[in-house]
Amino acid sequence: MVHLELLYKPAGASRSVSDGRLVVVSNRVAAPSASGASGAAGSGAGGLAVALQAALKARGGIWFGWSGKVSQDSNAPVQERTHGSVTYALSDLSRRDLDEYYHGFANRALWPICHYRLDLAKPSAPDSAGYFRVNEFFARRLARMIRPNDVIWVHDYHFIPMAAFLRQLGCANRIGFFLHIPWPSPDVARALPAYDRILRAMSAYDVVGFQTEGDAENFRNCLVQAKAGRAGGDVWREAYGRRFQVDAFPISIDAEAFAEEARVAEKNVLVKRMRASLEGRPLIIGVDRLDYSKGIRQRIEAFASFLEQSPLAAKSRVTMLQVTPKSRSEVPEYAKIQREVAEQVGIVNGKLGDVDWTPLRYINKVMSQSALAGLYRIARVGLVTPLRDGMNLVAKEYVAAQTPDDPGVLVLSQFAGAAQELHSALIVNPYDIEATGAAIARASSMPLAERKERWGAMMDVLRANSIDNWTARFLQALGGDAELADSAQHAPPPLAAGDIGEPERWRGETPVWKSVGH
Ligand SMILES: O=P(O)(O)OC[C@H]1O[C@H](O[C@H]2O[C@H](CO)[C@@H](O)[C@H](O)[C@H]2O)[C@H](O)[C@@H](O)[C@@H]1O
Ligand SMILES: O=c1ccn([C@@H]2O[C@H](COP(=O)(O)OP(=O)(O)O)[C@@H](O)[C@H]2O)c(=O)[nH]1
Repeated sequence: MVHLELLYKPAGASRSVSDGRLVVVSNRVAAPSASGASGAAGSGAGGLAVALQAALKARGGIWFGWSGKVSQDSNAPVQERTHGSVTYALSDLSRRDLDEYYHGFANRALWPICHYRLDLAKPSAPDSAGYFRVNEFFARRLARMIRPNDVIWVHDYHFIPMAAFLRQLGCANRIGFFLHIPWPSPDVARALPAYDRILRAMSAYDVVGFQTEGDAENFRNCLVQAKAGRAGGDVWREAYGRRFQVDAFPISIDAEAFAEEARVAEKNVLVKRMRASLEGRPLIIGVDRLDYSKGIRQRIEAFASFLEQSPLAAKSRVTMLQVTPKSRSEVPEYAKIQREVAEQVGIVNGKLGDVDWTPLRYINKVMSQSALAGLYRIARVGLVTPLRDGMNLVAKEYVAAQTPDDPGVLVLSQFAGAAQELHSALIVNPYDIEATGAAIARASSMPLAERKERWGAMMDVLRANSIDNWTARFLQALGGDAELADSAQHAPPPLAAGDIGEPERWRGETPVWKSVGH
């Protein structure tokens, strides 16, 4: 295999890695529709999409990933669409690939284990094989598109082995990885199928980013326990023959823009309808994908406990709105939680409701960010009580959407990444139903001065770490000029055959780079 660096060593020592294009890789891609309208392939476009679009536009680049579609022909060419300086490059997946890679390994092994739900993990050999196969498939397609100075930023658990496969193809570019979900402690992480391959694969990046310092430290400890890594400073690690950075980069939102969205949304028709239907009753809001990690069942129990325990609740006929779009419905554990929550909502409303009062309004529709912003703003309490969550942007959005003169109160799980930053929320243990119910009661009757103080402190945090900061910090770590001088040293020889599995096919293969003639 020809080492890329030999072919593409920057001509001048002063040439910056940051001159290159940005290549973003993620399973979901917020690609504009053919007509040019902004959107996302199969998911709601939130602040993350906006931030990545902005970074891509600023330096030009590619957003690469799954099209959101299943196709009979898994060899259909990459669908490329260019808007200004950004090219969206999407690939369909076959039904089998999608089932093994996304529904299977990603969402029945990686997701539950990283969210500490070993009881829900369903590892399977075909799913593991499918996961690595699909990563290899995407890597080979991506390799044809990248140029030597490009900086590659891979997102999330779907694509952990991407850099390792790219390295095997001779790619010496700077490649960063950001994990949006938690990384568990070594005792739990060891339950991951293909654990050793996963650790090796993560070591093929130049920067490995996590949501919180706790996640980053867990990962560093995994390397130590696997006798794979040694510290080379606070954030530097050496493992499997490579030197790379392991750090926390807490994701955020554009709080000012979201606050403006919420102000404007007071006129949103849906928000007006909601407000009118409340007839002056206080509103509590929860917004989550229908996922067992979000603690929706425990939250509903806590709300019921609040209604039963608090004289204020019964008197004021508080209403809780739970906005819960269905998610990953083809995965059996998700189908189960969907049935369970629907049943639970019926039981609570049947028991506690009245002819003119439905305590819990439960909606499976996807709502626009604008409507959500308006709904957050009119809610006295925001309930964000996941059992485990990488960050939870809803917590941050709820805070940003509040009216400064009369803000609502955030009740936040200690197990959300956001709790590491939003200390002025009412922090709860979501497993403790009564305590969470009591926190809802406290939030509902909190005096204005305390609400303002808590809200102000949280807004300061959000202003200090905006989504643009997050993008800039990660990209600086990945390709900042300060790193440039020794970037060649960071570009290691490709991992040895066997490190990532099924290496035979790579041996002696003409590097894809040569054939595209950059
Ligand atoms: O793509 P889906 O399978 O439909 O799932 C939606 C996304 O869920 C996860 O979100 C995570 O990222 C958020 C932003 O960093 C974070 O706040 C949250 O805690 C995480 O759960 C998943 O990680 C994404 O890849 C999915 O697209
Ligand atoms: O009907 C909905 C429900 C949620 N969201 C958005 O989806 C994101 C959820 O992100 P979060 O980090 O809270 O959790 P995730 O679903 O990524 O695990 C937030 O930006 C929400 O505003 C949305 O646009 N419409």
